[in-house]
Amino acid sequence: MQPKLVAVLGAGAWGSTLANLATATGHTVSLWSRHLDRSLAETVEGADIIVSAISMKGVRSVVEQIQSLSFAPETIFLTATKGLEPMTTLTPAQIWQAAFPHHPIVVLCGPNLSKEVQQGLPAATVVASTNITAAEVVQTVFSSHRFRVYTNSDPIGVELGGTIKNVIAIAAGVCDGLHLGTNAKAALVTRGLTEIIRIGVAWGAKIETFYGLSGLGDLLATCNSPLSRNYQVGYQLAQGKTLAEILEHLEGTAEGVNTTQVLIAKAHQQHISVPITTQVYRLLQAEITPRQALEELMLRDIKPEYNF
Ligand SMILES: NC(=O)C1=CN([C@@H]2O[C@H](COP(=O)(O)OP(=O)(O)OC[C@H]3O[C@@H](n4cnc5c(N)ncnc54)[C@H](OP(=O)(O)O)[C@@H]3O)[C@@H](O)[C@H]2O)C=CC1
Ligand SMILES: O=C(CO)COP(=O)(O)O
Repeated sequence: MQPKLVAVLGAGAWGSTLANLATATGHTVSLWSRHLDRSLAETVEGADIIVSAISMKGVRSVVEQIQSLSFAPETIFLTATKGLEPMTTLTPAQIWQAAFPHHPIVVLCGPNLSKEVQQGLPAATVVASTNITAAEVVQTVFSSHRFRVYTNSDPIGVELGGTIKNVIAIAAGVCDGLHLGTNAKAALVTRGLTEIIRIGVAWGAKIETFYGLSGLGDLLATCNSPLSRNYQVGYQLAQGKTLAEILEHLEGTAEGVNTTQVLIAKAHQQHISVPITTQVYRLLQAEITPRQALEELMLRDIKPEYNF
């Protein structure tokens, strides 16, 4: 493949890492953040792939800033944000697709703790799109001996897997912070996956996507690593800190905090049962203590294992 021109928007932990990955495979990369000198228009000019690694709170404003620019029809938009927009409950890919309806939109999600990827440790991810040719271009650009990229044709499933797992990662942090043991953690993560599947399928995703890298894979990574900011939020809540104290010192973005709120609103509207998310929500609102959240989960009505 000819070297591609890749514009990466967002120079945070993940944007910088993705920029390094594409540079390492021989592509020309321009990185943008609102603190750098280069303008957004200059950064994206002539780009073959525009990568968004902006945290959820900034996606809409960045989309609006570049919507007035013109791009070659084959320009690919790649979104790596894991979040949901509060007002609309849209996913980042849905926001990009609505703004650029004639361009291929590709989603990148997987078990990718940026610090490990930055260190050159091996990792795998998924790039998903309804335009499989575009997904294959992205796959080629980012694949290397240390970063294995799979394609997938279920972008909503891949995006929701990476997004909703952040809520379960908060719960997993609480579980470890309370020293509840390995059995409890296994139960939480497994029931968390059931909850992700229940929501994801209701929102149009394919069930099997959640057993892949962006569902189960990302759950395993973030529910077991202190490198995960979402896990850190839960862990520190269990130690008695307030959410405000935790966020003040947290390095980077914990998207699960906002995602929990959006999920609760939408799940209630659609009558989807989300017991773990409900307890995470009440904990984040400081309505209950971590121990009370645990009690609530353990004392729910008994039921069959599979009730998607
Ligand atoms: N870190 C990781 O391990 C991974 C993260 N992700 C996802 O990637 C996304 C970014 O995460 P991460 O890089 O870690 O987060 P960071 O907090 O490190 O970076 C966030 C980036 O978004 C930018 N941003 C936020 N608001 C705006 C705005 N209004 N306008 C322009 N830019 C804005 C920030 O710019 P500024 O610096 O100017 O504030 C920064 O570049 C999240 O959705 C996360 O879930 C996905 C996989 C792995
Ligand atoms: O999504 C991630 C790894 O795949 C990063 O997790 P955190 O946002 O919780 O740090």
